[in-house]
Amino acid sequence: MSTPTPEPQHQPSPEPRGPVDSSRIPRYAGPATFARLPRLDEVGGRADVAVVGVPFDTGVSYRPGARFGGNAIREASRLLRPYNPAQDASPFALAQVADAGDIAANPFNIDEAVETVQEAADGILDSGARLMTLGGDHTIALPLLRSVARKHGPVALLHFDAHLDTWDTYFGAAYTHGTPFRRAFEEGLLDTSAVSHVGTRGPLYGKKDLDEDARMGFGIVTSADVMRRGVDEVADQLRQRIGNRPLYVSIDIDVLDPAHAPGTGTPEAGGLTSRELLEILRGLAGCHLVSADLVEVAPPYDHAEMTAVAASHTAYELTTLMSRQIAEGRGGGAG
Ligand SMILES: N=C(N)NCCCC(=O)O
Ligand SMILES: [Zn+2]
Ligand SMILES: [Zn+2]
Repeated sequence: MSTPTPEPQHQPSPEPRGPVDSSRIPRYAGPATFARLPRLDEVGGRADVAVVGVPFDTGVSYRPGARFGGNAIREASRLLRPYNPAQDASPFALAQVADAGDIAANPFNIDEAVETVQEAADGILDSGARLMTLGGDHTIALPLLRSVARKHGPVALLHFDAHLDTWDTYFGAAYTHGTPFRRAFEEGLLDTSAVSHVGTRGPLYGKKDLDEDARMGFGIVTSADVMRRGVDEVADQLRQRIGNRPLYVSIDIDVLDPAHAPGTGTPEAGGLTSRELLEILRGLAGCHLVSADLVEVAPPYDHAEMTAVAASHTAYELTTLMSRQIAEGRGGGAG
């Protein structure tokens, strides 16, 4: 009888495959993936963070075009570099981040598209990866939250947006870009002890919008609050409220002032600067960020890639937060 060969106890974890080296291959060459990272299939289908596009904008109430957002962010992200000094981390060395391509959602049937997005997100989360989704309009936050809550239970939510997106219906439709967080609340996907909007501003349909939103448990840090109180105080307060709950971050690029992000479908004056948004995100270090989306980038209204550049840096900060946390969980250093 032969002795079976013992299974190796500790598979050495392969070094993450990072971006294409822009000192050897010009950064404008070749097809665009997020930050010039490998595609998911190039790393054996396994990643710690999967960046996925959702080219879908059938849920918008005003200007369409966010279906082109993901690819515009990928194009603008060619200029990102591998070391993030603001977080003192090399996100793509700390963990495997890969571009998982696009989810092909039906543009003519919102209900079906919502199911498709959830199924695709379930598959990615079940593989052990966290999601960094590039939208697409804000409708997609609902299936993404369904998927995340299926894995983690009700999640804390930080929602950066000019808008509340807790309205009930538009033209009788329940799934739109103005309604995802009301549906998420109704479905019990949110840990209502830690749900906040940040950057809210602009006209509403009536005061009852705010009353209903408050009844769902949302806190609001308005755009003017950020200006008056400053980013450090705001980030500290948010971090304290979130604690160690699993956190989902949803960023509608229209949280930025149209001067910083004109390429979006429902712009509102008086928004955050890109500097403020990036700094608040950096202040969330240490939170258990399980997944995030970045939506509403509509390139047809953009100029000089301003919006897409702001979005690419926003996604970079979010993936850095995730990578740092993954590395810390494995006992790694700051990188
Ligand atoms: N989620 C975004 N971007 N916009 C929601 C605006 C809904 C409305 O037109 O009232
Ligand atoms: Zn919005
Ligand atoms: Zn929104």
